[in-house]
Amino acid sequence: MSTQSTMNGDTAESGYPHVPKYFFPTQQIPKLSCNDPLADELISQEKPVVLTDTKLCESALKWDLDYLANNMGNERYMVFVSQNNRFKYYDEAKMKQYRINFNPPTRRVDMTFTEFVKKLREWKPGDERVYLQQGLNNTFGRGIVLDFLQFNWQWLNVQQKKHNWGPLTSNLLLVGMESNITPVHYDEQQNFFCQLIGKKRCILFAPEHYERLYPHPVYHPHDRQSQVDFDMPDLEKFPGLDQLQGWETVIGPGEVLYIPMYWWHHIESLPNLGHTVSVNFWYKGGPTESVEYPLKPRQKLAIMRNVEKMLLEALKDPGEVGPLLRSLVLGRYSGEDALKEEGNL
Ligand SMILES: O=C(O)CCC(=O)C(=O)O
Ligand SMILES: [Fe+2]
Repeated sequence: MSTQSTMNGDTAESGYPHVPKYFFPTQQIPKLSCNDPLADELISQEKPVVLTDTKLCESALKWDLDYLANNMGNERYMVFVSQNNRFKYYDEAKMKQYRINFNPPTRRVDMTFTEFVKKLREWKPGDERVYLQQGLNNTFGRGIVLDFLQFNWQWLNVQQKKHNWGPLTSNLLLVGMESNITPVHYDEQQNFFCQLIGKKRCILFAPEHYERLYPHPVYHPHDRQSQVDFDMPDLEKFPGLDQLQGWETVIGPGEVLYIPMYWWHHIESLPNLGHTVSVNFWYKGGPTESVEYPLKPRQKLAIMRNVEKMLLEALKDPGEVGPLLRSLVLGRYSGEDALKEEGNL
């Protein structure tokens, strides 16, 4: 699965063999000690940074497949099954809520960890791929719970206070096969993304790139996911892709990537390096800061989401949202000179 660099050319080299090349340029995300004042500054400014020495999940660096199989317990966990190496998230509730034509790109199959490991170990080209994505909870075995209690909560609590974040909402455990890809999307939470086993390449885009990544409408099961396929970018349909610029890094065991709220991210387990295990820490954003103008791109993004949601609530039918927005804008706000003519700009 290789892709050509089709635009702009200078895609940053990841330095790893067989890693797909995409069509946009990237810069490296800085890797810093958590004691470096610059790291704090970046987090305060909601910019991504890789922290190399937080010791956040030291007790979980031993969470390989055998350890997890022996310690997770016998519950069934959420596993996504895909015909290819892409695992594009979809919201099951939105799928039921609006009866729109939607073919889920993956299937969710709940299985025991032992069943999952068997599928992963016996996988051969042509087979369906699997990706376990399960929130940590108290049904997990005692060994896992004890490791969890030893996470560096002190450091986390200091961060949460310092950056004025809301509460921790969940920890997602991700166990994936090499080459699995989570396509580009954004989340509405702050994320300390902690790598435990194997390596992941993470490509991020600032919220300023909202329009250039063409998110699905908010009512759609793929809400918060980009419509753009990085392997086959359609420049005619999505002309803004031309201006896309990203940040990237490869993280390994013990490293923590801060993924700021509303930052787009694409995450791939590196090819040929075995399976990966990660755990994230999702925090609610802080209370709305005093509003200063001009608004930040991520504040505008939140406004756009709200307008879309309100329209849908009022109209009830997702099919009516687009036409209403078009008649609101076309010939009124669509011409570049619409406001200039009135002498307002
Ligand atoms: O690691 C992955 O595949 C996806 C993780 C992710 O999107 C997240 O933690 O928000
Ligand atoms: Fe995410």
